Amino acid sequence: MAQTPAFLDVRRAAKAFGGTMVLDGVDLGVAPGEFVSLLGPSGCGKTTLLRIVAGLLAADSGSIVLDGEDISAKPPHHRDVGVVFQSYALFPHLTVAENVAFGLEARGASREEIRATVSRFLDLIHMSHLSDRSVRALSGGQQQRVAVARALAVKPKLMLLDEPFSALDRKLRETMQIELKRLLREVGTTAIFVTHDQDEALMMSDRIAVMNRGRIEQLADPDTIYKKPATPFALEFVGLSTRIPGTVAETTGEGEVAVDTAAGRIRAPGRFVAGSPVLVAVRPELMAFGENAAENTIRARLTDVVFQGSRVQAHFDAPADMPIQIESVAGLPAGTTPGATLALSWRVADTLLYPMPDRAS
Ligand SMILES: Nc1ncnc2c1ncn2[C@@H]1O[C@H](COP(=O)(O)OP(=O)(O)OP(=O)(O)O)[C@@H](O)[C@H]1O
Repeated sequence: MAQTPAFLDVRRAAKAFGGTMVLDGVDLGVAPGEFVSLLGPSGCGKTTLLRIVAGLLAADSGSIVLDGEDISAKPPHHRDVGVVFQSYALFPHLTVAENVAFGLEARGASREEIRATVSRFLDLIHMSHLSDRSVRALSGGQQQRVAVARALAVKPKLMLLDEPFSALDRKLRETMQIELKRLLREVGTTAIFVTHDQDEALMMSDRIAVMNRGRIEQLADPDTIYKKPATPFALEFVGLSTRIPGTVAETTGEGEVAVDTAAGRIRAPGRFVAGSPVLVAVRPELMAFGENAAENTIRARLTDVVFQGSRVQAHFDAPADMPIQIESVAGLPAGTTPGATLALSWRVADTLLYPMPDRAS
């Protein structure tokens, strides 16, 4: 199958620290102008991969090609890559404008070019009125805006951002996420963004690489990551789900099997031989109250209805220790109180099915 060559092409990147494998031969292709997030739990190797691409860490093996050029052996300052970390790392003795101008001056840009570029970027980050202020006198959000502008001002081919907003409070963080996305689009920069926050990854990314133990388990657009997680790990790490262990009983149709579980028989799309241990899963918002004989129905005991502002969750206790959380209680029969046993149904087509993972998930 013919494939467009990637703008950034990481091939078989591997790294071990003291004999412990941290990156296990990772492949990652990023298209020009694309925003790709590396999403995964602490210690899965996100920062290590980013540092290898930046040239701040040498891989044990593998190669990195950027815009057709193998940069694997180049030092960081010759890679044409901008980096923004969680800690702002601005020059504290310089003003906002001087910080943004720094990289341009180091590259010997003309005075006019520096003036025009700094002015454009301060405008883009809505900080023109603060250009002469010392960066020490800025808030955390403002400092991070300056850090992003400083990195972008030299027009890097690639921007690498490592949890740039994790020190900011939730509201500011959300504003910054939207601003960064807009800024990168306006400048047309390709970016890799490290986060352990699934919401951040879902809202910002063109594609998300879900990482686990030094590997990319799934690389796909946010919709696919959420609706069709490729592995039980990706399922569990992104979004809520009810997961029910079972054993395949029989094939019930073309590409469909019936699974025996502690909650009864559940049908799911998939191809498994009878007797296979599997994990059945469903997203909470795809479940509805009431029976549906043509689809999947289970019964569970309502334990709690939890108000969460914009949404309400219904919690269930089901057989065999299967916590069920339903995002919306629309359709909950009036007067239902915790303790009641209710029928819950969802479409066979919405059922996710995986081979039972080795480790209990
Ligand atoms: N210089 C180092 N020496 C030894 N071990 C290291 C070094 N750098 C990272 N590690 C280990 O490698 C593993 C992966 O680290 P890495 O920073 O890439 O994870 P991460 O996914 O970015 O996690 P976090 O979200 O916590 O930053 C961790 O177990 C970490 O302790």
